[in-house]
Amino acid sequence: MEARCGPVERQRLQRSDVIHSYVQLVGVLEDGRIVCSSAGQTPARIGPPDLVTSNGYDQWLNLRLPFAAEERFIGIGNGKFIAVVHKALPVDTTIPRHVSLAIISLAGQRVLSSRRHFERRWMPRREELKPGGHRTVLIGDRLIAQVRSDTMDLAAVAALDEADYQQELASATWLLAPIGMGGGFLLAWLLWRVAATQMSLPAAIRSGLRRREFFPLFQPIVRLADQRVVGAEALIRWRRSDGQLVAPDRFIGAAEGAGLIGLVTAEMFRMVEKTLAVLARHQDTPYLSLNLSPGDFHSDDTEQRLHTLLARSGASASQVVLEITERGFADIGHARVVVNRLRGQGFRVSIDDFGTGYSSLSDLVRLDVDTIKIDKAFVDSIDAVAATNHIAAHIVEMAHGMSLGMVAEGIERGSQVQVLRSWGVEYGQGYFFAQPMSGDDFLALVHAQTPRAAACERAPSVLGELRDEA
Ligand SMILES: Nc1nc2c(ncn2[C@@H]2O[C@H](COP(=O)(O)O[C@H]3[C@@H](O)[C@H](n4cnc5c(=O)[nH]c(N)nc54)O[C@@H]3COP(=O)(O)O)[C@@H](O)[C@H]2O)c(=O)[nH]1
Repeated sequence: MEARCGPVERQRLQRSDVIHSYVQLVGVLEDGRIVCSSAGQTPARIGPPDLVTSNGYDQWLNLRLPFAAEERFIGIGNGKFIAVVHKALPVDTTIPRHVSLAIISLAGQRVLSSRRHFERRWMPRREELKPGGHRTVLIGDRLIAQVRSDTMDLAAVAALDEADYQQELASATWLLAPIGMGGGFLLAWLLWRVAATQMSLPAAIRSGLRRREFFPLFQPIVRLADQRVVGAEALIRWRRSDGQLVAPDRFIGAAEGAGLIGLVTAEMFRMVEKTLAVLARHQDTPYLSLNLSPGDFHSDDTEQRLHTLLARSGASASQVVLEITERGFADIGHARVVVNRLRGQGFRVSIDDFGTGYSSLSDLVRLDVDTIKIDKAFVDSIDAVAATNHIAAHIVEMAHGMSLGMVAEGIERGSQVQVLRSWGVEYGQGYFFAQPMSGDDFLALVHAQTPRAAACERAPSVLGELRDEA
């Protein structure tokens, strides 16, 4: 098991996880257990599969993982490895209100994932569709589109309420009449489109970008000594047209995998412009931290986009901190060139989630960055007796030795603030101080702490009330 879960193998698992946009986790299987995974050494007993497909893959239809116990997952394994997908992901898309969707395992005639009311009789049997084939059938009052995968033993099914469809058809008659098409064609096209797009999170991201469904929140970063706000991390959010809020953990990986991250980052830069413009005129010149994915970090477009952001907001480069995770520094030699170029233009560079990847810490600190962000995993442990406590202390010591600035993230308790301050960590971020908030709320917070404003207003309670606890 050591060889299969050693650092090299784990790096391979992480790579598989990162490059496959739908996969939440890739793990090593042994005796009905995931012994290690792209999420780390987190063993999980999963028991025997629910079914085995005709081409020999094991499928678990309702997996629970100990570190996300409230969620359900689908697992697909080949005896040695397992790929885990969130149960809601295959049907996580915007659909008209009268359409139901499901992904079916043809092997066991089982529903893997569904949205809205779904009936077993709407499922195709394997012999009814050839691989890659599709058909539209009428079952009761529903029009059913069925599409079979050409590689996997899976089918996607979309069911449309015919009465609703007739209404849509009536309103579309003027469109159909001139081109002499039958209603069946429109219906087949409608259902085909639903069945095809529901498979694709990248397609939903593209559509979300077009419809401006993304928005930024800002989480204050404070100086630990006096809890003054010195800046904020901009965090992207996605509210889909059906009102569902999708967390970045769910879509940033998919955007990276589908080559869309540049568009997402460009949209984020556009959205933070107004807030940065106000910060640029503020006497304390607070900064904004912007997240860059590895793809952004290595793309020439990013610099151009950053300069556009500065030009439009009137901010100086020193008011922008670029947060890059360790994954972006996989090629340390190239990373050094990019970091130096960005810093040469006045931007500040920070290593995000420091210490959580597989890069050597000493390699990372030798990159000429301005700050490191101490990951929440380490901050969680510093006021407890835990093995990672020593790692946190070691990271801080190393950063001091290299004269690097430090921001501790994920601070949730006053006791953590005390330890961090005693270690000489200057800045922090976390729910203890403030949750991510709208641009207007963040600007109000910054405004309220300037001496002139503070004289006539009380500082907002979000920080003020908590100050005494630390
Ligand atoms: N490439 C881009 N990545 C982005 C962008 N916006 C966000 N992200 C990355 O997504 C990951 C998840 O982010 P989010 O859900 O926004 O979570 C952030 C904070 O809300 C959360 N946080 C902060 N304080 C606390 C706390 O006290 N407790 C707690 N449980 N969670 C807390 O941590 C996330 C910030 O993490 P980090 O970036 O590592 O500082 C995350 O990896 C984002 O980076 C984007 O525009 N582009």
